[in-house]
Amino acid sequence: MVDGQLVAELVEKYCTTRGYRYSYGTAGFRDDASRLDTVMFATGIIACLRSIALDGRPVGVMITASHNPASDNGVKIVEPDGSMLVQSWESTATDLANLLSSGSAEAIRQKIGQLASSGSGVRPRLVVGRDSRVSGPRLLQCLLGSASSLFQAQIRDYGLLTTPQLHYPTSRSLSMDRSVEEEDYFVDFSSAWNEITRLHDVEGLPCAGLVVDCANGVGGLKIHSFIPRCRVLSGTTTVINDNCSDAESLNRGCGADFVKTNQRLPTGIKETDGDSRLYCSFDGDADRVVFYYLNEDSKFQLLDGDRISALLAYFIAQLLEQSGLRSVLSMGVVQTAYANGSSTKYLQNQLNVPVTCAKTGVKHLHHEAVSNYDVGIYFEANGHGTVIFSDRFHDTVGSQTQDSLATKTLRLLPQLINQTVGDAISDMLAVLAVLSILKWSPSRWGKEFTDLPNLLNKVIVPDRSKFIATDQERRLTSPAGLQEKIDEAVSRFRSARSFVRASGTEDAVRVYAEAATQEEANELSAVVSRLVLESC
Ligand SMILES: CC(=O)N[C@H]1[C@@H](OP(=O)(O)O)O[C@H](CO)[C@@H](O)[C@@H]1O
Ligand SMILES: [Mg+2]
Repeated sequence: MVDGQLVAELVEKYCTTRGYRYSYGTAGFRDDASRLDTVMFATGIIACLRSIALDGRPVGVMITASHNPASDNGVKIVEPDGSMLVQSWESTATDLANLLSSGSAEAIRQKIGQLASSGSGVRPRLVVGRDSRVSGPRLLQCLLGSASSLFQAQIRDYGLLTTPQLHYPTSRSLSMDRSVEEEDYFVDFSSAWNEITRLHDVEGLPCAGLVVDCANGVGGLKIHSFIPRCRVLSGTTTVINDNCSDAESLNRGCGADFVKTNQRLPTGIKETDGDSRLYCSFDGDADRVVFYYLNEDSKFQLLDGDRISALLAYFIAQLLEQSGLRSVLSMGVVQTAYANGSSTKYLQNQLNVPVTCAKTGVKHLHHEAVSNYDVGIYFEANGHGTVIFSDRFHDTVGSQTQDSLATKTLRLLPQLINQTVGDAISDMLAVLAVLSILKWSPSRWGKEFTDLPNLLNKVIVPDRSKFIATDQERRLTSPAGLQEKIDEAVSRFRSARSFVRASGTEDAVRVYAEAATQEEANELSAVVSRLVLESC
């Protein structure tokens, strides 16, 4: 029985944002931090109910707004196996947040009573972490306001963590006979790195050094604890933009999103630095990474998520071939519509690897990868992704009698590459290991294919919910007639493709255009953006 008086008091205290509409979107709830207290209170309830529905297994809650500005924040719920909250619960989360926002005390009391009664007897368990945003501690209190006071949940607060670090204890808590510590994460991934590089006698990187841009986010804090444990890297790595105590500098002029969107170097690196180092940028919560280098003319060259997919597919296909398993185990790549057309062609035509297109948001890519392949490689173009190895992969590779270098390497890869979620640190290690083993310089990696020139534009419209997409978000069904006009525009450009979809994380419509030349891509983007505005 839920105490109506207590509910009323808690709602009064914690749900101060009223009359605002929330939506559990591509990456959970995300908004200006000042508007999130109600959502955090709702999330405490939903996370507890999810844990109760799963017999008290630990559910993760990560407080972050990733690459968004420092004044934003957000929250996402993680399943006990480390994957994202099951989609069927997203609408429950949205409905509850909006009910709390409505402020109607009796309806709230009834709803919470109804939801809470379903789990009588089971004590929920939560695993909580947050990025470096200043609003994090305050929002955590709103979460605890419902999780502790209403559900007496057992809560392990890990404090500052990267998003993938939060997924780690969430998914390991049950399989360990002791509590999972942050140290376990560091030990696991650094050991895998040390083992695979020793196996291949790697004594140096195939470039003059590594520079890691941490977006002034929580990754900056963690990388300093991590790199000293890694052979080869400890002497060759420079960390920049690692000041996560300067709240305002988070993602400002730096980080994976800035580098990918603006196609330029972050603050702290100058083109005149021109050298043969490899650079990479994490985003604010260190779950995505993009790489880049300066070519012989000191010009910026991006190696994004499509390139990471291509590199890993090339390498793993080679290992499967060498182990005689290429026809035994299935391997495929999952991309979104934002993948550069050249990368799709390269994978299909050069590497003979099947490619599937999924809707934007890693939860969709993850699902496709797990459902379709023994080795499912997925990356969004912006650098968010990982490689998932199936049980069949583990059984088959584990039972190989001949213990070749390729087979040993295949066994180590699932330890090096985070198996629950995209992870900037783990993905960085995977890329560095592959480049080192292949002895590929950054420019050699970049030569595998040439990107089609492209442009990603944002258009602000009065109501983005009018833009309804189908076919993995490559075509619009609404507003009526707009898709036909886009098709007509695309047909006027060479090697062109363009699509429009409403963003799930920002109040905007995104327009993607690619074509044979940058001028044509820019022009196509302008034409389609105009069509979008005209349709409103
Ligand atoms: C084009 C693009 O980069 N979209 C991003 C962005 O989603 P939107 O729904 O497009 O706003 O944020 C998501 C969450 O971080 C990320 O998964 C996705 O790739
Ligand atoms: Mg992120």
